[in-house]
Amino acid sequence: MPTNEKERNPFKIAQMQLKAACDALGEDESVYLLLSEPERVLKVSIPVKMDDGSSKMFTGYRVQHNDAPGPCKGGVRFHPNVTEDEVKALATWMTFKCGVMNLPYGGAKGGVVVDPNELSQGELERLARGYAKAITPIIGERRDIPAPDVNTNGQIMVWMTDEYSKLRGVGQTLMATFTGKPVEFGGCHARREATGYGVALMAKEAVKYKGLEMKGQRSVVQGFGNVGSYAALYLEELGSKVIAVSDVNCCLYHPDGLDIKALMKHTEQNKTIKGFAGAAKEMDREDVFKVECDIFAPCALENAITVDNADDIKAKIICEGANGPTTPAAEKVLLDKGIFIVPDILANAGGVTVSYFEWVQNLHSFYWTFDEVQQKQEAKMIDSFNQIVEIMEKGYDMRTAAYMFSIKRIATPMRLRGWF
Ligand SMILES: NC(=O)C1=CN([C@@H]2O[C@H](COP(=O)(O)OP(=O)(O)OC[C@H]3O[C@@H](n4cnc5c(N)ncnc54)[C@H](OP(=O)(O)O)[C@@H]3O)[C@@H](O)[C@H]2O)C=CC1
Ligand SMILES: O=C(O)CCC(=O)C(=O)O
Repeated sequence: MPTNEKERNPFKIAQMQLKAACDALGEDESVYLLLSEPERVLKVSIPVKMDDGSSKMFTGYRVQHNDAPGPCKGGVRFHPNVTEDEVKALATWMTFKCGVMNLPYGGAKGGVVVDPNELSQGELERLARGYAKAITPIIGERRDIPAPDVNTNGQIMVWMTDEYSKLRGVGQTLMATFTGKPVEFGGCHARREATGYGVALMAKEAVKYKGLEMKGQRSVVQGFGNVGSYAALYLEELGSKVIAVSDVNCCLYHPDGLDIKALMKHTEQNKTIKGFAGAAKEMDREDVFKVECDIFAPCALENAITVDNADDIKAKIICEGANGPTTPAAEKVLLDKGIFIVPDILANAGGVTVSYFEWVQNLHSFYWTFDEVQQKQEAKMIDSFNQIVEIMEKGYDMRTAAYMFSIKRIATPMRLRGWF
């Protein structure tokens, strides 16, 4: 099947996924109409003073997709390939992700077109503060709560909180406006681990659903950033062998399983998995799709699995840590091969779920332990998994089932508010 541009535009893909679920539900046409476009798209220009004395202008976005269930929620991405359509797609997926987890939020997402590797620490801080300032008019603990995503982290959330508090706090620190902060600064235990932990948990539930056990399963993880590294760590902890992982530079393979803790240490020091002494083979990064395995977890970016490589994947289960890693045409190939796909809006929902816990704790200034957080995350994710599987068993693929489950939670407040 040929690939085409439409299939790879993430926003068009998000609209297609929504349409399929609305049709399956027989929903009022207004529901699709209201959910197929974001409520608000803010485009900003951010001036940054560079270390050499020159000035540069960066483009950023904050997209608020829907706020019917509650304030908007979603991360901020710093990446050179950020586009308006990408941020619109990511914001749309956030609405349905929050619905899947029954969180009192709608969806949002932000992005800045930048390669942060090209900035000094000072330039990065000024960019983060400039972005926070630019989106200040539309965010807030009861309006829209940003968080980390690709190439952003706890430190960046602290700078943004500090900047926002200066502009809006009048002498107070407004802790609940950004989540994903370090534990030492209003953050929540287990948030850093949360998305990857959730990916591993969902893989384990899928394994169980297939009547198998985690022990002995062979996992492969594409991407070794926040999500991929913790997904690999917990896949290992839950009993599987992680036989391959990749990043932008290469793919590492070991048939007996890689030592993920050691690999995380290596990556912290070297900023890449390349050169890790504990691998049996270092291969091209695209080889990650060809490694025979039981669980494949794409944890990098959108459109990783396309019709060009879908046939190479020989896994029983795909658990989507990244947002939008599978194109619709590739998904058809995978489903035809009988692969069980845990969709992104469920598989990677651990991050926003623990962000919600952080927000709740910030609003009450009362903090939970690491174990308390993980137990609450696990209970919520397993509950959603089971409810979505029930819908799937009525004859739908799991992604459509997850959307069907979620749409009801968003359509009801829209209906009650009289939006249609
Ligand atoms: N952070 C979070 O809490 C959440 C993130 N997500 C999604 O998970 C995905 C990853 O996010 P996150 O881990 O935070 O981002 P990070 O920036 O921490 O990590 C991204 C990783 O992907 C790697 N990568 C990029 N392109 C490729 C490629 N072509 N092949 C292999 N590896 C690649 C990067 O490699 P390198 O470092 O070498 O550049 C890096 O290891 C994104 O889709 C994000 O939207 C979803 C839910 C929550
Ligand atoms: O933690 C959050 O609020 C959002 C995380 C996120 O951006 C995502 O789930 O894609």
